[in-house]
Amino acid sequence: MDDDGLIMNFAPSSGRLRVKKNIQRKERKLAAFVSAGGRRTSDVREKQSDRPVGTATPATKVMHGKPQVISSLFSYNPEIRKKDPAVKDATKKKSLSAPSNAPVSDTTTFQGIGIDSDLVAHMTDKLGAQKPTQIQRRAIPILLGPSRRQVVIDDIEVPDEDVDAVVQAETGSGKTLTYLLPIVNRLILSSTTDASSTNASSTSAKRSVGTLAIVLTPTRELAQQVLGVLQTLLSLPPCGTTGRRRSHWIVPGVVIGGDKKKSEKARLRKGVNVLVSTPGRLLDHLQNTKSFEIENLRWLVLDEADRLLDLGFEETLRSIVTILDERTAGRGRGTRHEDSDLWPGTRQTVLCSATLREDVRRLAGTSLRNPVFIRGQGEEGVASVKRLHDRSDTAGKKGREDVNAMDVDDAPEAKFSTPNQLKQTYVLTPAKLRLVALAAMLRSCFVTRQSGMESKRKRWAGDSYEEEEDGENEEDEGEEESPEHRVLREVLKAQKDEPTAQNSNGKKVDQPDAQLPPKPFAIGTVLPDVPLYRLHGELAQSIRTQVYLDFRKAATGVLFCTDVAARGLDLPDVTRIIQYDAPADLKDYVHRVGRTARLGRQGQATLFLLPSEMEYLDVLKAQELKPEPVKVESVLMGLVSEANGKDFQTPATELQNTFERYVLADEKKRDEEKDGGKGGKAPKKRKLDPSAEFAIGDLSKMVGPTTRKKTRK
Ligand SMILES: Nc1ncnc2c1ncn2[C@@H]1O[C@H](COP(=O)(O)OP(=O)(O)OP(=O)(O)O)[C@@H](O)[C@H]1O
Repeated sequence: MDDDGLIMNFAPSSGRLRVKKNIQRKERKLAAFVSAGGRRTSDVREKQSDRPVGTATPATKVMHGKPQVISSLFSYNPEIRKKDPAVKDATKKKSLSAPSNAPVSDTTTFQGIGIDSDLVAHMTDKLGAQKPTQIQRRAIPILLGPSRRQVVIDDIEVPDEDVDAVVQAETGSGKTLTYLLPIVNRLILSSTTDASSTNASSTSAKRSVGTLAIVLTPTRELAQQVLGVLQTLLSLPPCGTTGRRRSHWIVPGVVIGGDKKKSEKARLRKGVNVLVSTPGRLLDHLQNTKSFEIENLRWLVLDEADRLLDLGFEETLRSIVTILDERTAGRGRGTRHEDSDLWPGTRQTVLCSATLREDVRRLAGTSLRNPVFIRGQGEEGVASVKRLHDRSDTAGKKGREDVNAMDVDDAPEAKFSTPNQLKQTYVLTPAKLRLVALAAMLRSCFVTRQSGMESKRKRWAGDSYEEEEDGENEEDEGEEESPEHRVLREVLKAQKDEPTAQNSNGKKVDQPDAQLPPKPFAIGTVLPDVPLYRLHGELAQSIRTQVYLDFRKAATGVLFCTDVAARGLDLPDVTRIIQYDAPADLKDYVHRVGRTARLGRQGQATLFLLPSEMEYLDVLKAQELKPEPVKVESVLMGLVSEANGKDFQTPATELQNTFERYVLADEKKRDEEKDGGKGGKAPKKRKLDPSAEFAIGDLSKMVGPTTRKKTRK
């Protein structure tokens, strides 16, 4: 994707109900107006208080027995300017600081923080990673534990023994490599023999040693992505530059819901040494797959750990940790011939997320021992690497309970942090203008570019970003497929072989004919030639994977998505996030906007708010998140063509009418189909759903095929 990539976020209804304790009062209000159904259609939902006294709702006439909506978009609107104190500051442009999630600019190197030279060379070649980011610089030496050699970090206190760790760093700061590199480095070194002598640390381990490391992720897409990075790291050539030889036994793998369970079992039986999984499926295998060997487990990583703690995951997680504790209990270093002194003696647990705060306290009690807290932000490395408690560890369950009791007040408190270089804005818009405002914003993202007003684009080039004129360095046609892509395609193939799959709720769904790879579609004249994609939990898994892959690879496009795409997904060239609904949980805000401005790149994020949602800004402000206002009128100018001059009302009204006509026509068509023209039972009236799906449905239906799965009858 180049810089024309956008992601739209639509809050799933369940997400609206989660309210953070520390901002309870304000978020309760927020949840109240959100759940009050105060959105989104142009007519009935507008709050009475938003209208000037004495005015009526916009017209909904009944003609020929059918409702006919006549939009009056620009009358009866709340007086936004009076309501929004920030609008008067709109002209003051905030200057953005230097990127906060980019690789470091000092002399630190990956080798300098303890990564093997062959692995560094390989990583630079395959991933373009030359210098570590701040979180990698701080965390990798600690996670390498006693296996590290020649670490040159003078401002961080590195414990001598292996410790559990909580890793918190901004979105797009390279947390995946932060936790994967130490594991891979230790596994690779343990299977490396020097040319001249036998490496004392090398192990006779082979694939059948079973699972040594488990990485848990909340979504299947993220699991697949992590697997891709893992595959890339492990594709290190067997002979190093210094004549060292490596035995190739380390097998990575993935088990996720929606994938073929039988083949997963077979793979686990043969041995998956580094396993990436979603919680439900992992628990299923732990309980039901007898040949799943985890006795030698050394690493447990919880990626997006705070999400894994959310309702629905927490119990599963506790059960997983209990089973792992039971099945690895009593194992001591050296009890099995596969052991290596380069691996942790007992299981090391690592928690990662951009938004770890209070949540870590609960989880630390159940799954961490004597953890260190490592932050990617902040000036002082040492201060950011904080021991949650300094008592020496007592292994085993008892020790963990003690930790729970004594740690809770020691975890560093920090505000949510987003990348410095991310430009955040909000648009305060009446409900009835939202859809046209969205269309206008999307249009201005693409159409102005096509007309040459924005001809620059950005591309990752080693450890710096070079601005390139359009035309130079075009996406290579027929470019060699990346290892990540290859892995994901394999996963996808396995999914397609499966006759039935599960949706995100674990329910079986059909893999119907509509499950063919979805074709992107375009919004006729509003967004000419712009491919649109959609990603949400109601799609069958094969579609989800395909959409993810296609959007990653597409040169341009818009992804309409729910929070299923909010966490962890690395879509490196996405330049704008539009949140059509405000998330009730601020963590989600941070993760959603974090799909852009990754690894030092620029990015923009815009939040749509109703006039009645103004207090959301206070909630953001409390976290020092201060998006700048953008007037809805300037957004609507995106619909204006030269012929219209400055009149945005005419094209906006025309577009809204087109949307509404479509909805009415569609309803009529559906009624006829259901009725079958035989005077059967009166069809159910379809509500004009004001939610995101309504919006997507409108836009997509106007222009082409949709990608929604058929629901099982
Ligand atoms: N040191 C580095 N140099 C260059 N690229 C890097 C480096 N570290 C990571 N990357 C790349 O940066 C991108 C973002 O990394 P990653 O997805 O791990 O971020 P993250 O911190 O986990 O983000 P999120 O919180 O959104 O999950 C990836 O494409 C990754 O390959």
